[in-house]
Amino acid sequence: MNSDTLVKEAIVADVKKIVSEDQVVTDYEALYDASSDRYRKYAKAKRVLDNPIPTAVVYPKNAEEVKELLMYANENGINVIPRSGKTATEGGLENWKDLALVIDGSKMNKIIKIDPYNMQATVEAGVRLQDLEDELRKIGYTTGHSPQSKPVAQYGGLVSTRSIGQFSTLYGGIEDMVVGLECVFPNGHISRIKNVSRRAGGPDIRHIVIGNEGTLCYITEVTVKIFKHYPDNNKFFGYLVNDVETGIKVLREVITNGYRPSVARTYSPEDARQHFYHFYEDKCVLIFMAEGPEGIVEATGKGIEEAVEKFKDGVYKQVDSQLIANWFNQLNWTQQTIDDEVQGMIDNDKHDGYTTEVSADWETITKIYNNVIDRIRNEYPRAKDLTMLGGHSSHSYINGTNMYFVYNYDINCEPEDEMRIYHHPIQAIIVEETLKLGGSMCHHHGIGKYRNEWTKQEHQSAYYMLETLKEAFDPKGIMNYGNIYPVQEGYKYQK
Ligand SMILES: Cc1cc2nc3c(=O)[nH]c(=O)nc-3n(C[C@H](O)[C@H](O)[C@H](O)COP(=O)(O)OP(=O)(O)OC[C@H]3O[C@@H](n4cnc5c(N)ncnc54)[C@H](O)[C@@H]3O)c2cc1C
Repeated sequence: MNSDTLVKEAIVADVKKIVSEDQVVTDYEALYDASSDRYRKYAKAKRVLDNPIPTAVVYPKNAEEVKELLMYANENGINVIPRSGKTATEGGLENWKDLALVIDGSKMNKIIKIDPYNMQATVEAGVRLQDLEDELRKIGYTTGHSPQSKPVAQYGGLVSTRSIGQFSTLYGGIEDMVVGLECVFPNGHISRIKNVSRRAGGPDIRHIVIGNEGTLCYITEVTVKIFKHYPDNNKFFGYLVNDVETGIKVLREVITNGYRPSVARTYSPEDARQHFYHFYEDKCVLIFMAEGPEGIVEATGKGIEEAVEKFKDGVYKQVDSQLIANWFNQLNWTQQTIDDEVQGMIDNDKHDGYTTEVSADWETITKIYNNVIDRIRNEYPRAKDLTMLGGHSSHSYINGTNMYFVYNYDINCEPEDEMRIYHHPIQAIIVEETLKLGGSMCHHHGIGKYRNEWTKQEHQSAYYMLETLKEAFDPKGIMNYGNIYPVQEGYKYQK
């Protein structure tokens, strides 16, 4: 038995003294699964991952156990990867250290309190979003949060990645929903941020935790706002438009006039083909959903129609709203969908697909879109292998919107080379063009481990603040090594 194995066995024995034996998993399949996330899904499915597997996956049952585990890891310099629903897309769960504990919060899954009078709900961080949503729907309320991963993602991950849902134009992103929370730092300190409607008690410390991607602290409890739900009033609108620019102009008109449809999206024709092949007619697709009390829905609908009328020269035609309603009903991914995709890759696929989501102001977003598409088509050496290249804007704000680039390709190389030959160069073009024009390289998936090479460019002089947070809260650097913050050791996996 070599010394590495002895060290790992000693760690597992120690951890079993902190929690009970049945809370510690060390079988090879579980560790292989825990060594990465959906970022390198093809290499993972083909079993050619080259990064270390973690030492153990641990399932704490409460904040006290999380505290003991973090203190142990901190004292012994062991990497900690916080884990929730495992839907991370940017390498946030990938392990780059020989000694690592994956701390999985999914056994902390109690809905602690639903408080309709004060319009908030408190959950342990391992509660699945779908489970809280189902409970709220029974009493006429909603979380307002609906990422496509809703059936699987849990609150720890949702908060930690600054996730956003399909109805964000009305309800906001997770950062607009979190009222208070509890989190544990590597030195064992437990902080509780209290639940108040607003305060001016110094900087908003929730934002140190929201989006930390497991690099500063472990989230154990979350309180979120809840909303009254009026599903019977929902109205859908769909149009075919001539180009992305017109679609974005209509979105801008609706939002800047003060309307808040819950859904406001424009798809490029290539992306529209994936979603609306039965009616898109080679055009861009523009969709809206209005929800809320009847009067608001009616006014929002009128606002949408007025905006469409203003840009009618670029609008090809309106489509049956039922087509849009039907599409929404099958949009979310379940665990089964995720598993089926992986199985497809194991069985036969030599094909993969990715997304890179960026944001910018209204003026810039179309320029970014055009520059990116142009560069990928003309500069990328494997452009002939692309089976799809396009994008959509799906989250809009008073001062701008996002662009969700989508690209699929045939894999004509060994599985271990896929990311270097295909995904990385395409993602690099998207990030470069976005940063060059002043946008943000990551609208909602987080930085993870595969966009950290651009973190300093993303934040520029404000990187000082990000770096100082890491030094203050995680001085020994045990929290999710390689996430957000660039590290030399990561380069071999990235390029
Ligand atoms: C099919 C699919 C659709 C998606 N759609 C969307 C979408 O519409 N909108 C969107 O925003 N995202 C989307 N995502 C991305 C992903 O679902 C989100 O990032 C989600 O918030 C991750 O939650 P999770 O519970 O799965 O977290 P995990 O994947 O387990 O972890 C994500 C990150 O959070 C950290 N983390 C996890 N738990 C904790 C904790 N308790 N404390 C501290 N850090 C923690 C992890 O270390 C990791 O870096 C999608 C992903 C998939 C696979």
